[in-house]
Amino acid sequence: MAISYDGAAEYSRFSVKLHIKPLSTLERQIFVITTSVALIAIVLISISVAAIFYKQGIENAESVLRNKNRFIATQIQGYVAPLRQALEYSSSTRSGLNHLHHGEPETQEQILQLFQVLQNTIPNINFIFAGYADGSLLINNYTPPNDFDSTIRPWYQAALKTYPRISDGLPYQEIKSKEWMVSFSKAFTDDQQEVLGVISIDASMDAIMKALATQDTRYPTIYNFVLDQQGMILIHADTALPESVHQSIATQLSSSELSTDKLNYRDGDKQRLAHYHRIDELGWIVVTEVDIADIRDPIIRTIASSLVFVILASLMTTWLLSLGLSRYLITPLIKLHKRVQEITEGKDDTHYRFPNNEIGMISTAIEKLTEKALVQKNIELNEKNQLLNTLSHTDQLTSIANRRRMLEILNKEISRYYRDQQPFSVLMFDIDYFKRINDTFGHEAGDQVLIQLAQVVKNSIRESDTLGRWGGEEFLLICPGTRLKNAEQIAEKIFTAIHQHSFPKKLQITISLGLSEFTATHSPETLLVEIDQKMYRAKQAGRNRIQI
Ligand SMILES: Nc1nc2c(ncn2[C@@H]2O[C@H](COP(=O)(O)OP(=O)(O)OP(=O)(O)O)[C@@H](O)[C@H]2O)c(=O)[nH]1
Repeated sequence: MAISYDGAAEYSRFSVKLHIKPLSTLERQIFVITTSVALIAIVLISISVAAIFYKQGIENAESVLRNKNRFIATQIQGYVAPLRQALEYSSSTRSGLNHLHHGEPETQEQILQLFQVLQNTIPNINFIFAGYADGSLLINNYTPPNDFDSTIRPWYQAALKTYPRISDGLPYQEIKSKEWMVSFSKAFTDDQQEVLGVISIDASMDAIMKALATQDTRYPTIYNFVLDQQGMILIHADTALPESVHQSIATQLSSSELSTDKLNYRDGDKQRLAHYHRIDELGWIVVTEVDIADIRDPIIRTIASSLVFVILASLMTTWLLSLGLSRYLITPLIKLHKRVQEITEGKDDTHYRFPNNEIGMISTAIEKLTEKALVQKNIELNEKNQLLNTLSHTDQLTSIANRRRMLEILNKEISRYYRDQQPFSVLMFDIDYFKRINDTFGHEAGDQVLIQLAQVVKNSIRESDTLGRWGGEEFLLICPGTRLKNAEQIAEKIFTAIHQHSFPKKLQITISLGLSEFTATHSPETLLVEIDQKMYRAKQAGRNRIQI
């Protein structure tokens, strides 16, 4: 992205230009593959993570609920255990009390003393008292009214109902102090199993209320309460519980014999999860319930944040993967493509560094291969050019220089003449009666004569001299650094060589030759015309001769 400041127009105006590099085909394909893989991975991971989190979250919440419920039940049991022991003890013969004689002052004193001791030992006891079948009441620091009748009191009735067990814990509110109390009572009999009376203990429910009121920071809707065997709410913290709660719990509890279990029920528009623990000796059922939304919402929040993290991590991975692949795979390939293009276009100025991996190795190999192929092509081209050059300057039949080449050499020698003042001479000769040879022995034989004559002449001249075929049976010889006199000698040498050579069909070959030394008065054309005329004169003069 490039940000440019358009200061000339307005100080406050900025123009932002986005330069997004178009993706290459390979980059697009890799991006599509990695993104698809990432998306599939995200979906699969999301489902798994969500399932694991949800299961674990529900299990955790259930375990919290179960432990809390058990803890409260244990606290209640621990609280009432000494009270119950005190009841058992004081109503049994182990106490040494003889309740048959409860009317006698001495026995009354013994009973009240024991009550006092128990009250002192167990501070939770608010009141401990005994009621007798005759309606009398024995209690410390209290004088009952004259018309008081123990046998009609609820605690007395409750004990009779559950005899020989201790009565179920009976909560009630103290009229004066408004304090919540719980009452336990136990009936005792004489030897004939006749009920003699009931001992009852009243204790403050403060500790139980406190245990029930414990909250949990993780699950704010956790609520504890105590039900009786019929599913009626006995004790709960100060908030009112709707009737529907115990109705639905009661239905489920009556169908379960388990001492502890979980419950699921609806409370209006809310779904609740609960754990219960039966305390049989008290006839109580401790219930700990929670609003399921209280469990589900944090789990869903955790799942959502985990998913956001997973999605971000996956997209980050995809991005990094694309970046890595781009750097080590695509970019070298794009560079290689560019490099090969450059090489084939003949540009060789850019050099790329390829990565140190298989792609890099392939890239280097391809680059070398392309270069090698190009070098090879250049060599072949040079060879062909050379061949073309040779062919364009060579006479095909005799393999000596052709007319074009001879003209080039002539011009070169003329230049050298003017530049270095180097003399040179030119000789032109023509085979005598060559037509006859063709006519008599055929064209093939004529060709052989031309080939052999070219060789014979070539062998008798210097390396620096150039022999060329001027056309038909005419030859031209250019001799650099040669004055006319020397040229004459060369001509004679040629004559001797031709004369000595045995041509096919025992042919006696002769030539007519004209020669000149180049002078400043000559042009290439006038020189050639001059020699041609000399050669013509030699022919005219009877052939087989040199015309100077
Ligand atoms: N075999 C062969 N014959 C050629 C070639 N080029 C030209 N000729 C022949 O050379 C002959 C030249 O004939 P003329 O120009 O009449 O000359 P001449 O027969 O040599 O007679 P003078 O030059 O007057 O002695 C012609 O018959 C051409 O066809 C060639 O490459 N091969």
